[in-house]
Amino acid sequence: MFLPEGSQDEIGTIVANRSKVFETFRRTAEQRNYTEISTPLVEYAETFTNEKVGMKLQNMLKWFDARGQIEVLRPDWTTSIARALSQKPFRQYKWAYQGSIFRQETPGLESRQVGIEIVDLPAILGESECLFFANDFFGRLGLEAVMVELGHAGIFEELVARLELPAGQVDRLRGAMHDKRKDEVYGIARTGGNKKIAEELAALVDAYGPFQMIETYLERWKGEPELSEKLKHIQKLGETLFSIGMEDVIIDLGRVKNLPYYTGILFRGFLKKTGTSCFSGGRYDKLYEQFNRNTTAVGIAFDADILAEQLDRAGNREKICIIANEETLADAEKLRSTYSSSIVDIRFEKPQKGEFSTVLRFTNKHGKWEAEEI
Ligand SMILES: N[C@@H](Cc1c[nH]c[nH+]1)C(=O)O
Repeated sequence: MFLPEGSQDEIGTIVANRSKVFETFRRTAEQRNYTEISTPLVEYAETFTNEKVGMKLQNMLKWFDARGQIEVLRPDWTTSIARALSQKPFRQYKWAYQGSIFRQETPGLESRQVGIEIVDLPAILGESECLFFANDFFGRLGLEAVMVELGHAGIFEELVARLELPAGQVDRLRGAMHDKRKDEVYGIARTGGNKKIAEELAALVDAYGPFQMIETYLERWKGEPELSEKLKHIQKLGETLFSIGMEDVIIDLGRVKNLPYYTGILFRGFLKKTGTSCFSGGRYDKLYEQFNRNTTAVGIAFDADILAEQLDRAGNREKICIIANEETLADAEKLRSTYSSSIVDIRFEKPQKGEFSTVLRFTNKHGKWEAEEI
């Protein structure tokens, strides 16, 4: 009644766990030499809808400002950071951010991300860093069961460019590929005038799974330097991950870009238990061209809401209640400081059963107040 559909208040554990995700993220970023960046929540729609970015206005939360310009609630961090970094010359390469994004298709409209963007570093260094960061961050959060999926936006785009398809059909084909609807992929691709490429695209629908599958495709695309080069790139990155003990790596060679700006490697993370996606990112070297900057750029955004849901209840620590009165309030506060790693609450009344693991009460013994467990 008082909130728009989808918006919600939250209390307790979920809020605490999200703060833990934010804090852990900041610590990870700081120790890996990132600089924090924040951009405004309200931006011009044009920043996201222009030709180089290509995001769809219909998916944004928007309104007109007094001069008739369309403003939006930030739908994407990567693009607004590119805008911000292009306005001044910076010497830093590694940027970290945390906060909300708003997309019409997101349930509740708002979702919270923590993420990194790496600008101007050699490709394999930036890409490995994104995934090393993920590994480090998950380790600190105590989340180990995460599967990394590698793909490459250029594989699908390279094959599609060899067909003669109008832009609208390419979008439809990308959608069918994304949903792994093989017959539809073949059907649309077949109208592009090249049966072999249509078959190749249809086969890509099934080209996901164990990392070793890359060998099969290297063999299959032996005479295709553009495609082989992309496979070798995925292979190199995967092997770097294996070398630091990240073993849960799979590939999806039929993966298509989920945001229009991706140009190269794509990564996603899935929780092994539920299959839920918990991070997404990739290379987007062309995004900075709109600001006349020729650079390399890669990044990754973690879904802070999903990660927060995975953490243990914040109340796993010992909970102590000290029952005091007006006279013993100061003593109770001093006593609290001796339990620095527990959750300690002071009450005047006895708490409900089960609320605390330990309850202490001050009693007056021969004129002296002493705390005793009850
Ligand atoms: N901005 C992307 C993630 C990303 C960060 N850097 C590159 N990609 C997203 O919201 O999915």
